Order: sequence, then C-alpha cells, then structure tokens
Amino acid sequence: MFIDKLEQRQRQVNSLLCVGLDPQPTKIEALGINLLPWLKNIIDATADHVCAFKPQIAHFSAMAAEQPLTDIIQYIHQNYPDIPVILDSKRGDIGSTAERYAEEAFGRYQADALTVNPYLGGDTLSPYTQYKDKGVVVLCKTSNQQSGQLQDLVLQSGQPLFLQVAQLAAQYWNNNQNILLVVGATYPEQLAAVRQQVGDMPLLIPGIGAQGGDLAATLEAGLRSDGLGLIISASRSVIYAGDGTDYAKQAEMAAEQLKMDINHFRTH
Ligand SMILES: O=C(O)c1cc(=O)[nH]c(=O)n1[C@@H]1O[C@H](COP(=O)(O)O)[C@@H](O)[C@H]1O
Repeated sequence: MFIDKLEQRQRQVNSLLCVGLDPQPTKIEALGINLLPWLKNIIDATADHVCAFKPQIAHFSAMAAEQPLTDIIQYIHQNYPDIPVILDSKRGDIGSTAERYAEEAFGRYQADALTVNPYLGGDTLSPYTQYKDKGVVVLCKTSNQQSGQLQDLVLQSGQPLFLQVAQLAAQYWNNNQNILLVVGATYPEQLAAVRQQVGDMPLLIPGIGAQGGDLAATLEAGLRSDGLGLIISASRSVIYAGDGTDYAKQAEMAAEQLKMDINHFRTH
C-alpha cells in the first residue's frame, strides 16, 4: 500500500519532505553534465532527507527524456527501495483513456503514485484507484495564483468547489483507501478547511520555496495529531539551490535545512 510505504518512510527518517524532480535543460547544460548523471547526483545527495521523490513528467517529455525518466525511477527503486516515487502527471480523461494513463504511470514508469485531475468526475478516477497498492493524488486546491477562478467557486450547497472535491474524495471515491489530495502551501486557510473535511487523509503540499508558501501556517493548518499527514514538496528551491560544481552539496544542504524547518514547526 502506497500510504503505508510513505508513512513508514516518514517515520523512519523523521521527514515530511518530498523533493520534486523538475529538470530544466538550460540549467543542467550549464553544469556540463548529462541529465541522468545529474538526476542520480541530486537523488544521492538528498535521499537521506526525503520521504518521497516526485518527478514531473512534462519536464522530461518536453525534451524527449522518457528513457531517463524510466531509468531514474528504476534507480530510486533499486538504490532506495523505501522511498516512494510520485509521478506528477496530472492526468484527467475519460475512463478508457485513463486506463492507458494508469498503465503509463504504474506499468511503464513503475511509479508508486501519480497525480490526477478530478475535473472529469469520479468514474474517470477508478482506473487509477483500482490499483490498490498505488497512490492516487487528486488535485483539490492548487498552489497557483488564479486557482480560485474555478476551484473557489461557491456551489449551490454553499461550499466551494475545492471542498466538494475533498468531500467526494473522502466519501465516495476512496473505496480502496489509496487517495491523497493536493493542496498548495500558498493557501493555508483552504488547507485547514480541507483537513477538516477529509479527516486523516494524507495531503501533498507543493508551493514551499520558489512559490513562497508559508511553512508555519501550512503545518499549523494541515498536520495531523500524529505529526504526519502531509507531504511537503519542493522542487526548484532544492534542486537548483546551487548552480556551480557543488550543486549536489547545495541541494543536500537545502533539503536538510527544509527538513529541519518542517520538523521545527512539527514540534512547536
Ligand atoms: O501536483 C503538483 O505537484 C503541483 C500542484 C500544485 O498545485 N502546484 C504545483 O506547483 N505542483 C507541482 O509542484 C512543483 C513545484 O515546483 P517548485 O515551485 O519549484 O517547488 C511543480 O512540479 C509543479 O508542477
């Protein structure tokens, strides 16, 4: 089970930090290194501090780097078998196509979890959730500036659309107990409302670091009483912490610092 694997890892290394793998070709070329060795160096440098890695699929497919994506997921499984991999693909399509997206994430890439867009409704999520041992991370309240244009719309029931997503996820879509939700660190108030709606469901929180999310407010709003329940994800602020030959060391230091900052607010 994905959630068991995740929480075991979180306890084992006392970390809620997830490092996002968003390779930008210009930055990597400037270091004079190829993509795969760069990824391995970043992973080796940060692994001790993370509960998960989250490769973002567009950052690979845009440069026709599907093979390095396959290889790096395999590398993580082989060298760090306790660290789950969340493939950030934000898929969303009718059932017959969703089945192929599920095969892409779980078969082709061997990911432990993927991100999906719930806009098409519950029947389009079951092709993913039927993989009982995998995680399905559903977009609920995204971190971007204008996420409220649709997600905050107030429905006839009086509740905003993102909370309807949270309610559906908790009460109707989660038959296999393998759903998680995405809530941006840039919206702590909404995070508190989601936490109230979904009980103990784990939440993936992007938006710390480059997007300026508030770490203290995020933990205050979303942490479960057992000190878990959140996956705090950062990409650029960790993997591009340095732009010189010591880039891996800089990434390691940024990951360790962020892990410690998170733990500071977990215990205070
Ligand atoms: O699903 C996601 O991971 C995601 C959801 C969201 O609401 N906001 C968001 O930024 N993300 C992803 O999280 C990563 C954030 O990257 P940084 O801003 O560099 O930490 C990117 O890969 C985004 O695609």
